[in-house]
Amino acid sequence: MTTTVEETLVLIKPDGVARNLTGQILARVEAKGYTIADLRMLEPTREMLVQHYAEHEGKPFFEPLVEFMGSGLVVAVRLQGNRVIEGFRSLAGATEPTAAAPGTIRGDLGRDWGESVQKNLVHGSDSTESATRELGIWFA
Ligand SMILES: Nc1ncnc2c1ncn2[C@@H]1O[C@H](COP(=O)(O)OP(=O)(O)OP(=O)(O)O)[C@@H](O)[C@H]1O
Repeated sequence: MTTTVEETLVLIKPDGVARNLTGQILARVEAKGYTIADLRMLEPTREMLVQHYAEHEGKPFFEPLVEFMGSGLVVAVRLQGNRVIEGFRSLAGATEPTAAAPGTIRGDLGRDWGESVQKNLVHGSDSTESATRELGIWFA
């Protein structure tokens, strides 16, 4: 199998940072063998979040999602590795923490809070195009 070194954007969302899970999440990513090429902690602006979630604009969960993501600190990571885009999404698990398999970040550490699936700890880009676009927003 050929090696395909890629970059992806990983976000530790405000619920992950607030619950002091940053270290645990980064440890899982590093243990898998991926490289943290860059990392920053910030409170994203609304403008950044609207760009980041542009594909969801108009959906009922868009405004609450932007509000939640702007409600606290986020850790943004430029992650590198062989097939890291697919690999990180596999480590993260399904969007809904209850449905996410045990062994995944969301499955082991995520909770359902009754309100929505916004608080699912992490984000990972879903394609090379998304990764390039999203890294441009968070590491401008
Ligand atoms: N029905 C929903 N209600 C509330 N929030 C939602 C809903 N669907 C998605 N979201 C939120 O929007 C984010 C982006 O949705 P998407 O469908 O792209 O999920 P994902 O690909 O699993 O997650 P991500 O893109 O964050 O890695 C989800 O991670 C979640 O926080």
